[in-house]
Amino acid sequence: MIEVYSMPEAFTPAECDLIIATTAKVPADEALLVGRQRDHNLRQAELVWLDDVDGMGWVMDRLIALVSKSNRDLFDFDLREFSESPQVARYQSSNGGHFAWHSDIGDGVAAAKRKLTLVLQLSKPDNYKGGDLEVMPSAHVVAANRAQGCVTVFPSFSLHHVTPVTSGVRHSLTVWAHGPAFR
Ligand SMILES: O=C(O)CCC(=O)C(=O)O
Ligand SMILES: [Fe+2]
Repeated sequence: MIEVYSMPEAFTPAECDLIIATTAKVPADEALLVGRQRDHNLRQAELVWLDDVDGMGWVMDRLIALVSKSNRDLFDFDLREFSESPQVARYQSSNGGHFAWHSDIGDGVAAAKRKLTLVLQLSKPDNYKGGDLEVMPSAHVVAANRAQGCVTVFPSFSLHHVTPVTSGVRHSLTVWAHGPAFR
């Protein structure tokens, strides 16, 4: 059973570079975790919320279409809304960028309703070392395709992590689709 959905070339390299350049103009927040606490042992990254950035509406349109396609093709979850802004994350080797093993389903009002997680690889794979997104849908680990523009979609309850970036900088974009609790 395939539990991680991969769409290579979902965005072009030029589109990814444009998203990085446009979001880079906005001041970034340090990553706040579920519960709004900083824990650099768990995650070290800087975040920009796409809804705060002008001219990025086309990105959300594309993300919605990609989530819908993955849900039709594979998951068949009951999805109702996108309750949270997509976030662009910057993981830098210079400050130990990483994200330890976690599930995206949290205690917050929106985080509790997360059902699918979509991650878009914004950076060229040669621009950084480490920084691998790995998902554990069952007893084995699945490494996400690092290609720029590739989209990976998985159930938000699946454990996943981003290994430490050991050189360079990795950018990613994450968005969640929400719906009623699993039953
Ligand atoms: O940057 C990534 O590849 C994953 C980000 C992530 O797991 C999250 O935002 O919850
Ligand atoms: Fe996550």
